[in-house]
Amino acid sequence: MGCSGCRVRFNFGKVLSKVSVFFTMVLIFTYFFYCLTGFCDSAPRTLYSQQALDGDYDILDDRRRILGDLRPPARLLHDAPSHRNRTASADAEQMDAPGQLPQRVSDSANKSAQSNGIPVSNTFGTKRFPQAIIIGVKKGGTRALLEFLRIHPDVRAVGAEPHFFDRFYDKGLEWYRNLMPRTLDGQITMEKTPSYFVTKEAPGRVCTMNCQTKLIVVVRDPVTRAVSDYTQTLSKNPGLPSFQSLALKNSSTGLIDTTWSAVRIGLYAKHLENWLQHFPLSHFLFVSGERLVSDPAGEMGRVQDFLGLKRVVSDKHFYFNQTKGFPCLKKPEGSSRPRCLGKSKGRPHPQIPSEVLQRLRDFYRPFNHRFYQMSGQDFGWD
Ligand SMILES: Nc1ncnc2c1ncn2[C@@H]1O[C@H](COP(=O)(O)OS(=O)(=O)O)[C@@H](OP(=O)(O)O)[C@H]1O
Repeated sequence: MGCSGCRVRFNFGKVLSKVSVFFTMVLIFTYFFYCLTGFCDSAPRTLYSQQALDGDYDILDDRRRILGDLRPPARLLHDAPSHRNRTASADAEQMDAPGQLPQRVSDSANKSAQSNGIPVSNTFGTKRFPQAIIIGVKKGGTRALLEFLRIHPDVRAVGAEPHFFDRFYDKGLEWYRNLMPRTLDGQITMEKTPSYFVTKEAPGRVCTMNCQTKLIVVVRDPVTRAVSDYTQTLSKNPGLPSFQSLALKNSSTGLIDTTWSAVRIGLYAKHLENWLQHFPLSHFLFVSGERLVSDPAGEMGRVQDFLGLKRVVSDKHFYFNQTKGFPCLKKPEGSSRPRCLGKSKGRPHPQIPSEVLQRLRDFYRPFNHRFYQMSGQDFGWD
């Protein structure tokens, strides 16, 4: 009796140790499974620099970037049209419904990351240097262009402006490459930082990275661009002096103050000259900021051709939103509402005296004509 009790206790001890070994194995296996599917490194990383992410993005930018990384490479999702997934997530990250606050990005990004029930990781693909960069111009329509391009399944882009070739060059190329989303073979990595176009050192630096980089410049009538630029500064600093007092050196002579950045940025010919020291004209595509508004699909056709992409983004993706006064993205499948750019894009401009605008128009005319000659395109601003 006593002996059989010993045996039972002994057997119980053996079973117990087997069970604990089994559970330990299950735990180890689960851990490795999670790591293999990428969850181990999908936890939010330390912000590399909040400063790096300014421009037309707010503090959510870095989260957007991280969540952007969580997006599945389009081709890995089974035969559902890949652009559908991308549209939904890109919209959710970048665009606001008209008149509404930016929507919470995390929900939609998570939703997109789990689309089709496939656990999605950020470990697919490779972080590559961008093969194409939207280098300018500030207030030209660069955000709209990037967001329209992100619908394309073969384009992956950093949401925020990295400002690597102007402000953060000393962080090194590896730092820059690390900001990029992962891409699969055949996908294009892109970024946009409009200040590159007017940065003296930027062309040489981009060429050091890769002299084959394709360069996209969204240009807009420099007079309207200057007013748009001023409107942005005014929105942040309501005490700003009037447009005319900044644009004119002296109101009686009507001389234009070219030291004011809102004026200087519009000297496209001058900035392009600097870029042409390092890149041939064939590496550039000049997108009309005006046509991007009046005919977004047409302009997107040119952009996709230039990038060697299939023409996926077409007129079926756009509708004109009367309230916003701009083209917006149609309701993507799987999403409940259409998307327009946020409130800081397409805002009303203050009234500027017509003689000041005329003075600026006269000032820009020769520079515009020179730019038309250099680019081989007449943008019709005069
Ligand atoms: N679809 C659509 N929706 C809203 N806004 C649009 C669109 N397409 C072009 N634009 C024009 O883009 C202007 C802002 O340009 P950027 O995005 O280059 O500005 S920034 O340099 O990144 O701050 C912005 O300038 P403002 O009108 O002065 O706000 C718009 O005119």
